[in-house]
Amino acid sequence: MSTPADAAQNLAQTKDQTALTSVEAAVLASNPNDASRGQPTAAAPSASELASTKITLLGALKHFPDFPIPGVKFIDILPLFQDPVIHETLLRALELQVLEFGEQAKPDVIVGLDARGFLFGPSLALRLGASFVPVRKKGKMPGPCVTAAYEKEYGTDFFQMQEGAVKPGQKVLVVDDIIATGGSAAAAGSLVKQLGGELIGYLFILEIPVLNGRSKLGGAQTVTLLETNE
Ligand SMILES: O=P(O)(O)OC[C@H]1O[C@H](OP(=O)(O)OP(=O)(O)O)[C@H](O)[C@@H]1O
Ligand SMILES: Nc1ncnc2[nH]cnc12
Repeated sequence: MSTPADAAQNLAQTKDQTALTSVEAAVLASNPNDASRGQPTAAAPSASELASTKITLLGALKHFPDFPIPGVKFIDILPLFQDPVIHETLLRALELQVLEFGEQAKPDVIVGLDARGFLFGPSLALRLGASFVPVRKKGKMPGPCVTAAYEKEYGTDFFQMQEGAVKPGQKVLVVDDIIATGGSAAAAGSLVKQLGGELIGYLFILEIPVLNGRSKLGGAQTVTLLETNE
């Protein structure tokens, strides 16, 4: 089976590198095999490559009006994972965002939100040499849990984390696919704090700025790769 690393190697071997697209260049600038903790794995793509990469990622998103309820403009991020080159590019871009936080804010733990935060949280944690810990919807995990109620763009729910999953004083970065109204992320942040974790911030693939979700995050460092109000 062909892996993203194979895809990058094949590109390097078969293409004249001056003719690479920006997405391909971003993939070649990454080194999927190097999971050494916090070390930039290769030269970062230039600002213009990153801008072009973001346009590519935005272009892969799909839009569904009135899903799951009337009035919601649903943005589907799943296509980002269908193409291994785009998937690799996404992970590298997220990794670079975290490395930009600097040494003092290097996360010990990546906390990913049920369910779409599970699509990339573990891969990102592995690249950063960090643990991965899930926040799950209520009733899914065994043993003692801490619980927080929250409201999101299209409903209300309860999130849980297992006691002891984050150790007191560990630096925690909360990651998810989308910040809309910010209710889900804020609840996850409150659970991290209940467990004694040091919340260093939030990282999202996509922000919907018109819904002003950041206002619920108490001024914590919040980084989003892409944004759209469409
Ligand atoms: O900023 P908010 O308004 O809180 O909305 C954002 C949340 O909504 C979506 O999850 P959803 O609860 O639909 O669950 P899923 O990942 O299981 O589809 C999305 O993946 C975020 O977690
Ligand atoms: N508009 C939206 N599209 C996709 N996921 C979401 N989660 C909350 N709001 C969303």
